[in-house]
Amino acid sequence: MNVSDLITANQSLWQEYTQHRFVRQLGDGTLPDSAFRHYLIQDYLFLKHFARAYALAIYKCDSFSAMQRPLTALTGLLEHETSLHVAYCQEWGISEQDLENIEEDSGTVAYTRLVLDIGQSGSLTELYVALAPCALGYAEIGAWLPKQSFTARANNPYIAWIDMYAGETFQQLAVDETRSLDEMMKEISADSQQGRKLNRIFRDATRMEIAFWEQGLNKQ
Ligand SMILES: Cc1ncc(CO)c(N)n1
Repeated sequence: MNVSDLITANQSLWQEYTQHRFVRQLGDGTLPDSAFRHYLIQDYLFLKHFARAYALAIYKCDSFSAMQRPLTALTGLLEHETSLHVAYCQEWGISEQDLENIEEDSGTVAYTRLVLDIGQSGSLTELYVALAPCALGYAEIGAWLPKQSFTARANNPYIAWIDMYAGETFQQLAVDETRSLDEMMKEISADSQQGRKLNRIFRDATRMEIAFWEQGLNKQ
């Protein structure tokens, strides 16, 4: 099996995640300011736990060459996405100190601890599958939004966010992640016990992404 099988098997949930109302409203610029702020702050906590999960993936590798993949993802997350995130928060009047004092919302706890738990109790492949909807979904959103007729570039307060995920660095991260996951899953058949378990993990993480958008919308 491969990544594309996971997406196809969960097509309607995947679409609900990547074409969510929150995403469309980022595109046309109508997302309420309060929803976006809540999302941004919670996403900072999310990224911190995701960095821990990539570090756990490094720990689980049994060769230097295997360690290189999660290390590249972790470096990208720390040096690219998180620093852009902090700068972006500052533009929105949210300081690094504010970010350190926030209370974690329940959807943030649920998603990040689910992934860390899969990482602790499962195989490296299971951890990679739990991490996959994050980078792959946002890369798809970054590629999809600029092509939609409802997406506005002028006077859209969210255009920098879209540009970050549409940008080459993030797109490449998703390509690399897909390639390594495809390689890791190539001997596994989709209807084996292991294949079904991977599908369940992918599905659960995708459901958590939808809940993460909803968490933002519920705070407006
Ligand atoms: C909730 C969530 N999912 C995925 C990404 C992409 O890294 C992100 N920043 N936040």
